[in-house]
Amino acid sequence: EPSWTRTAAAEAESVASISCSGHGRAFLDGSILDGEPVCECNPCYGGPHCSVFLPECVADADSGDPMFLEPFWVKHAARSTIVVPGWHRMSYEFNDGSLVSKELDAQIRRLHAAVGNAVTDGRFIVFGGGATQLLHAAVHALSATNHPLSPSRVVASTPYYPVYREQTEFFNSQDYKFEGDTSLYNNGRFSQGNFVELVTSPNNPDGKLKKAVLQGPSVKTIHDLAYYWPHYTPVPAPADEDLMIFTLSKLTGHGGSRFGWAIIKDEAVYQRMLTYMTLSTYGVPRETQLRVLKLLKVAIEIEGKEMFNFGYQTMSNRWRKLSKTMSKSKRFSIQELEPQRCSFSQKLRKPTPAFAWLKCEREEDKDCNAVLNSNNITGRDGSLFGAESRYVRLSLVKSEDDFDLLLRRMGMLVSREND
Ligand SMILES: C=C(NCc1c(COP(=O)(O)O)cnc(C)c1O)C(=O)O
Repeated sequence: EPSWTRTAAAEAESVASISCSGHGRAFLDGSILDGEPVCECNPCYGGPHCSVFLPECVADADSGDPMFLEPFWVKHAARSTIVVPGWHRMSYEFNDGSLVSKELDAQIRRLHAAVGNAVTDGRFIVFGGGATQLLHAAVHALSATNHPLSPSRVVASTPYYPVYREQTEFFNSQDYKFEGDTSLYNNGRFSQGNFVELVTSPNNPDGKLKKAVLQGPSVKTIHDLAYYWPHYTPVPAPADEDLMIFTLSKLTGHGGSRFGWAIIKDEAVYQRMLTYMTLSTYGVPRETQLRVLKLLKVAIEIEGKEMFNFGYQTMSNRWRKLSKTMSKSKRFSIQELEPQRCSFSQKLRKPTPAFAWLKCEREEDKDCNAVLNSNNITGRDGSLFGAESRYVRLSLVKSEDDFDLLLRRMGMLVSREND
């Protein structure tokens, strides 16, 4: 019988059949040339089919754009593809008047139970447009009840994810102010006033598992657990904090889907975050929630939880290769992280973090990114993280092409150290 999805399926298969030489991809919404969507090439590849390597191209290790998981989704195309009818959930609300899919809420709880990386029983869950939106929703929610003369002092331990400072300063509210590094406050001095401490574990940029530094009745914490997955770290135990934020970006690699979730203990904080979501975007798009449900089913229902094995194997291989290259260097060093018992894999595992936190050891190399730029590499300057420019963050989560080029260029730089 006539099937109304046949055209959609044919369009998806047709664009997927455009090869781009394995160094790019064509998309249904890509620009059209000669009636076909064009190949969008990985950095440093060009030509109509991405078959031409551009030798002088910069190895860009700046962004934590998690493309390393794309091959997994290409392999599982049949299980991870959805068809979105033109009439799919047009209403502003679900039948119960809410803005969240109850099925997706349940699937997220099943995900954390399967991985064992977070407690969700008795907790509330809010969806957001990425962890980025939820971070601000959380700072707002934890500061909304402050006395006007006692704004929240938002702090994080150096080195910290730059968006914490940039976002808090951008929204510029009388309820909170970004006050920098926790070390300024954790020995009792200036410890009066309300504090909101942002704790990132594993940390961006250095991959360390971290705990809150400040204690006390006027301290509230936001645990940003974007990287608390087996791809990047051993999972010693389920996180059990007052407010935990996760993102699809670092779990499945879908940074472009703009989906994150917060797990919240306190109902009043949950209600304030819900109000934030209602008044800022009126929830997360329904198409996104449908797609995320599909992706999270694949994440834990494929035998052996293959996505996590793919993620860990990829990051572990990249760390093995990078560590081998850097072990020959006296000019550069990268962070050393201790193995820990992982409750997910039931093994002792070394961390395989999303980023290398590279240090230029020579006294004169105060601008480490400039040293890398001299060999056509660029990372993210350490000063953006509240650290010195002697440090550079190198992204290890981009495509295989990106990582291969970064490794090759770092190898050349290290081999020339004694020239
Ligand atoms: C993409 C990068 N960071 C994403 C990120 C985010 C943002 O995740 P989104 O859900 O993609 O908005 C939140 N928290 C931490 C600690 C992060 O590292 C980056 O650092 O390059």
